Amino acid sequence: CVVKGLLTSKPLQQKRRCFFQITESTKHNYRQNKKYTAAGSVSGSVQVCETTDCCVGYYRIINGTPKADILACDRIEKSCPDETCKAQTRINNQFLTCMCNTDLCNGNITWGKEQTSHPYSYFSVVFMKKAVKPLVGILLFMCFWIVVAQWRSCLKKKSKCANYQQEMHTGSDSLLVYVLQIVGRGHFATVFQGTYQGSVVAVKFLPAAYEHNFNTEKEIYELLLSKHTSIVNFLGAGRKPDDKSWFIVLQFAEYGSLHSFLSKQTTSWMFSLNLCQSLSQGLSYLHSDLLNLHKPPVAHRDLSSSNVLVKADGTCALCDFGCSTILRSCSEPYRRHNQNKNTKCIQLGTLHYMAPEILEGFVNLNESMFLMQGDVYALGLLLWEIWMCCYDLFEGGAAPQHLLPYELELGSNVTLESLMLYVSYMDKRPCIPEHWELLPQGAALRELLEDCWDSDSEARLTAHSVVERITSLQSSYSLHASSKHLRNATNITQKANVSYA
Ligand SMILES: Nc1ncnc2c1ncn2[C@@H]1O[C@H](COP(=O)(O)OP(=O)(O)OP(=O)(O)O)[C@@H](O)[C@H]1O
Repeated sequence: CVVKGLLTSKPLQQKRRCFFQITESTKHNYRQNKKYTAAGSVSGSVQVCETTDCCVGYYRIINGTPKADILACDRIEKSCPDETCKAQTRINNQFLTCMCNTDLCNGNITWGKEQTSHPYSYFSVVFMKKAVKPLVGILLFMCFWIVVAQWRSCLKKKSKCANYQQEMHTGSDSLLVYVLQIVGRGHFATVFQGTYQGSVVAVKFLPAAYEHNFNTEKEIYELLLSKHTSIVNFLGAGRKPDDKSWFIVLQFAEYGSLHSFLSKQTTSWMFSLNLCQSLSQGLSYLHSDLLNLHKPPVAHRDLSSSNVLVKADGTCALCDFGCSTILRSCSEPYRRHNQNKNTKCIQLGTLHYMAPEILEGFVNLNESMFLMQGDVYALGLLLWEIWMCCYDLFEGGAAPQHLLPYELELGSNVTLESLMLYVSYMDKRPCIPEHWELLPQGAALRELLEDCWDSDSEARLTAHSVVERITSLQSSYSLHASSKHLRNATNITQKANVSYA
C-alpha cells in the first residue's frame, strides 16, 4: 500500500508545476482537453502534476514562429531527461513537441530552423517523385535481368531449383510436405506454397532462434482447433531436421494477404461486405470465451492487412498469431498466458494499426479489455482500407489506389513519433471521403468506422457488435451496387474488379 501511495500521488511540495494552456484551436476537442485537465489541478496558467514529473508542450509553427497550442503536465509516467523544453518532433513542418522535467519548463521551446525539415515534407515528396522514379526504373530493369539470369541457371540445374521434398517431423509423426515457391515474408517468417496430402498448403518457416514465436503461434492454432472459417486452418507443425528451423503447415489462401489483394484489385459493394463480415467474424470468434469448447478469449495484437488472408471464396481469414495473448484460460480462470512475453511485438507490429492508447504506452498489457479494444481499433482501420478499395463507393467506379491507413497523411514510412502526434495528440483518423455522406449507406459506414477507432477505448464497439452492424448493412443496402449514384465499371483502368454476381 505504501509503495502504491508513493507511485500514484506525491507529497505536495515535490509535485511538478507546469504551464497550462489550451488554445482556442484545440478547445473544441473535448476528449483531448479532458485528458490534459485530468493530469493535475489547474490554477490560472499553472498546473500541479498529479502523477508525473514531466511537463509537455505542443507548439504550432505559425509564420515561422512556434506558438504554444497545448501546455500541460504529461498524463503518464515517461522518461523526460531534458531540463528545458527542446523541440523533439514535427510533422509537415507544422508542429513541435517537447518534454522536460523542471518547474514551468514547458513555457519556452528551443528549436533550430533546420528542425522543420521533415521526412514527409512537400519538398521531399516532390523530390522523391522527380528524382527517385528514374532510379526505380533503372533498378527494376537490373532486377529483371538478374531474375532472367537466375531463371536460366535454374533451368540448367533443375533438380536444385525446382520443387523440393521435405520430410518434416511433428513429434512422433512425420509430415511429407513438398515445398514450392515463396508466397510471402514477414518480420520473422518466410512462407512457401507447398503440397501436403495432395492439397495445396502454405508452409511458414521460422528460423531456429524463433522458438518462442513458433510456440506461441502453434499454441494459439491448437487452441482455436482450426474450426472457424475466418481463422486460417492449421494442419500441423514441426521442425526441419537439417537446419532446425520451425515450420507451421496452414491452409493456403489463394489471394494471399488482404494487403496484396487490395493492391491489385478493387471490389464491388457486396464483395467488400463479405470481406468485412468474415474479417469481423474471425475477430469476434478470437475474442470470444467459449467454455464448452475450452476456448478462452485471445487478443490478436498484431492485426494488419498483412496478417489477414483472402481465400478463394472471397472471405478473410486471420493469420499470424505470433504476438497474440491468451487472455483467460477456461480451466484456470484469470490466469493470463504469455503475459509480459510479447511486449516486443508492440514495436514489431505494423505501426499504422496501433491504437492511440498503445502508442502512448497508456495500456496495461495484461488487461484483457485493453488488448481487445486495441484489436477493434485495428479492425476499424481494416474496414476503412477495404471500403476505400470498393468501386461502388466512388463516383465513376474509380476507387483510389490502395494505401495503408495514414499513408496519405504521413508517408509510407511512418514513425512512432509522427503517428503519436497525428493520431493521439491531434486525434486524427484516416480521411472518410465526403461524398460518402450522399450515399444511402454513407452515414452508417462513417458511424461504424468512428465507433471502432474512437480515441476513448472503452467507447469502442466490441468485435461482436461490429459483426451485427455489418449484418445490418448487408440486409439494408444489399441492392445498392446498381444504384445510379455509383459505378461505371468501364472507367476502371489499372486494377481488375472483383464482384459477386
Ligand atoms: N496461409 C497462407 N496462405 C497464403 N499466403 C500466406 C499464408 N500465410 C502467410 N502468407 C503470406 O506470408 C506473409 C507473411 O506471413 P506471416 O504474417 O504469418 O509472417 P510473420 O513473419 O509472422 O509476419 P509479421 O511480420 O506480421 O510478424 C503474409 O503477409 C502473406 O502474404
